[in-house]
Amino acid sequence: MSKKFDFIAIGRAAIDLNAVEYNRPMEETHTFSKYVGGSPANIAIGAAKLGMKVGFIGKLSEDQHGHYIKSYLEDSNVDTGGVVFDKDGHKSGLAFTEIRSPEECSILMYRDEVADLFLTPEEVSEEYLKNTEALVVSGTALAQSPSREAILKAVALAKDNDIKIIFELDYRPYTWKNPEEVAVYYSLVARESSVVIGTRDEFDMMENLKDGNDHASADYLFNYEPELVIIKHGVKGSYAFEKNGKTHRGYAYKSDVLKTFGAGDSYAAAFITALSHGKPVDEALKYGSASAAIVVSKHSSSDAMPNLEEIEALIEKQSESYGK
Ligand SMILES: Nc1ncnc2c1ncn2[C@@H]1O[C@H](COP(=O)(O)OP(=O)(O)O)[C@@H](O)[C@H]1O
Ligand SMILES: O=C(O)C[C@@H](O)[C@H](O)C(=O)COP(=O)(O)O
Repeated sequence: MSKKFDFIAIGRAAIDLNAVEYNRPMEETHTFSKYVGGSPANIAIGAAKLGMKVGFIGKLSEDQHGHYIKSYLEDSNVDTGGVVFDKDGHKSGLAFTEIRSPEECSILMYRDEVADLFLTPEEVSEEYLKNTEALVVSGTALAQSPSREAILKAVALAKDNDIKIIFELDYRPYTWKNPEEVAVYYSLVARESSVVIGTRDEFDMMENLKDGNDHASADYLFNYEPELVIIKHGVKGSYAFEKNGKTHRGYAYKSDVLKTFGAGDSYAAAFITALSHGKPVDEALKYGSASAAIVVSKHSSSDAMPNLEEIEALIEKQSESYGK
């Protein structure tokens, strides 16, 4: 019998405040639009829009922002059975985005003492996790205790219950103390995961080196649990390495780019969905890339997530020029 959820995502759900005025620095931006944000929340919302059955585990502020995030997740068909509210006054994170040009974007994070990093191990329920085929772990949730321990508990429960772990490295510098800690905790979880997804820079953080090699990173992880390693290179595309030795290249689709953020989350949402629908890895890379190409042309990361028809139409439309 199939389980209630295709995957449960664990980590932060927060607020994005995206610059309404483009092509200017933050100092000259006066208006921002509010969206739900946070990489694992974006991935959950994107996959739910593609028809996946998705749940969420995370901690929100007990205030208007937290209530807004919870209802937006619910309206997006993401189950919030694993969501709790912070009783100690910690606030949900804010991410202000700056769009200087389509290529030059940055994010200013307000994440001091942020509610999502106060998720405790007691708040991760085995009963809830047992309902899922897979667990999507966001690396940022390993940055601080008690969230770190909550994630390690979820990972251990996933192992006990035969739940596949998909690790999205999702490195955000703001909340980490030093690179050594990143390398320790990223390696620990990556070794236990079936699928590891990240940018080249994020794999370098995990390996605590500079300018690492994709093949070497994948081969190292294949000594442990991983069966599939995805390494992303921005507009240059991405590579998928399978434990059986196969390598696939994913290419970016042409897009009328508005901003760069949101690419990774939309890519992960569609890639995971395609794999879960039984598509071969090279096809799944197309779904991920097409989804990202759509989201970078739009204003938000969560609200802008495409549906299956939009993704498939783009793949079809650019089939001749793909990879050229
Ligand atoms: N400017 C762009 N135009 C079209 N697709 C893009 C663009 N930037 C990224 N992508 C797609 O999104 C994927 C993930 O982007 P990347 O920047 O590597 O990840 P992240 O957003 O996590 O840093 C890429 O592999 C590519 O397919
Ligand atoms: O992850 C966050 O906390 C911020 C996101 O909500 C924001 O939309 C973003 O940066 C997404 O970018 P991506 O990780 O490159 O997809």
